[in-house]
Amino acid sequence: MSDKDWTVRAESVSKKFGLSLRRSMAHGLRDGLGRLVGAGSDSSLLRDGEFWAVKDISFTLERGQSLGIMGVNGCGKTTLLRILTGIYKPDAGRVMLRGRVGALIAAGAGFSPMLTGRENIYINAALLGLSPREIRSHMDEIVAFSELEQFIDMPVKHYSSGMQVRLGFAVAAVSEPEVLLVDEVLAVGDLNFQKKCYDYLFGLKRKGTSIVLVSHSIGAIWAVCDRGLFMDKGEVKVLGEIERVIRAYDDQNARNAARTRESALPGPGGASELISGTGDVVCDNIKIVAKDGNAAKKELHFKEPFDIVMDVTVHSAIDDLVIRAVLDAAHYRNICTIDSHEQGLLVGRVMPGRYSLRISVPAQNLRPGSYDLNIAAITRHAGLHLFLALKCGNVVVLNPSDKFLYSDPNAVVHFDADFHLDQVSS
Ligand SMILES: Nc1ncnc2c1ncn2[C@@H]1O[C@H](COP(=O)(O)OP(=O)(O)OP(=O)(O)O)[C@@H](O)[C@H]1O
Repeated sequence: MSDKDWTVRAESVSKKFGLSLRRSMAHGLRDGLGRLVGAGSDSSLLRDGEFWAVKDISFTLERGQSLGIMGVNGCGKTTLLRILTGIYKPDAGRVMLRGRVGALIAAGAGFSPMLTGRENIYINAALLGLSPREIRSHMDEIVAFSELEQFIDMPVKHYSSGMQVRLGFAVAAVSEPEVLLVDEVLAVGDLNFQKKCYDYLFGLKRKGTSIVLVSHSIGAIWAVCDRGLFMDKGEVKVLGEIERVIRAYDDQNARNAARTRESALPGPGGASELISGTGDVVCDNIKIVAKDGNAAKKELHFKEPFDIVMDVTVHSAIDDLVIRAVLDAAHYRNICTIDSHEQGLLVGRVMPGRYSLRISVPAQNLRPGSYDLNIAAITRHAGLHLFLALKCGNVVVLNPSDKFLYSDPNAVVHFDADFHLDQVSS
């Protein structure tokens, strides 16, 4: 990239906040007094009760490139966007933007509630750098884009949040910015308007506008952006080509889901959420083991074989024992059953004693995500639960690098399939 091709540049940008208003006001007062006597404090250092909402973020965006910013709630996405828009001054580092900058950061942000939609269009378009003549020539287009013709001469304070987003997007889009900064706001609009906005974003992008999009919708980020920034606790976790960043974010989400499950499990060593049954059979030390034999590893590669191992104690003789392992996905229960009887292990009469059981799964087709394990011991004929342990294990299937580009997060099973595309007419 030649040095003149960039449109957005962030250099080691950091922003801190105070944990309490009282402390922040005390620091503010001290800073104000310090400045009066020419002794300002070093803003790049944290003081008592402060934390970094954004820490040491650097990136460069070329003309026509779009950056999707993703990360869990509170990781600093909005703060970073607000630094880029100039709403917040960074405590360290600097940002530089080239060209006309449009920003959509919150429904109604930048509008004067007492003024009408039309008057607000004038003000906002002027702030974007449009001349009065340009504003007049774009006015009908902006009003048409917003689809607010009936309401355009009504004070904005009577607009719904969706209507405010429509107005804001119409001004930002039609004025053809060279850099467009967009926060989650598009999600507020109805589905038709969202589609229209995304189509417009694609059009702007094709014309060379650089877009920075903050969103929890990975689908939206994937559709618009070619670069990604995955933030974690204010810092860069992964930065780069969008596919790689989305995969890393997806995997992190699956890990977080697994961790949330684990922390909800009482008892030692991730014991089950619920154990019940007659107690004639007890399964313990239940583990999912990857093929490399590492029981501590709770992650599997896509299609990686795995074993479920456990100790089984049989307290009284059982004629028709069936052991069953059932997997739950994040949003669906019982997505898969592995049953000793179905798999041909006809154990016959099992005498009291202690056993070691290994269930080997040579091929699995789980899509990337987090899966919980449930184990049951039942009698085949009466279906009596001798033992039942819910959520007694968990495994995360990682995103492979050559598949599962963000598609359907609800899907849990993958089928290999051949696709044949035959042209039947031109
Ligand atoms: N004006 C403020 N004063 C104090 N703390 C703030 C302020 N704005 C944000 N924060 C804190 O900074 C951190 C980052 O917030 P930010 O809104 O940037 O996160 P986010 O990633 O956009 O979150 P979300 O996905 O929930 O929108 C949070 O801990 C938040 O509480």
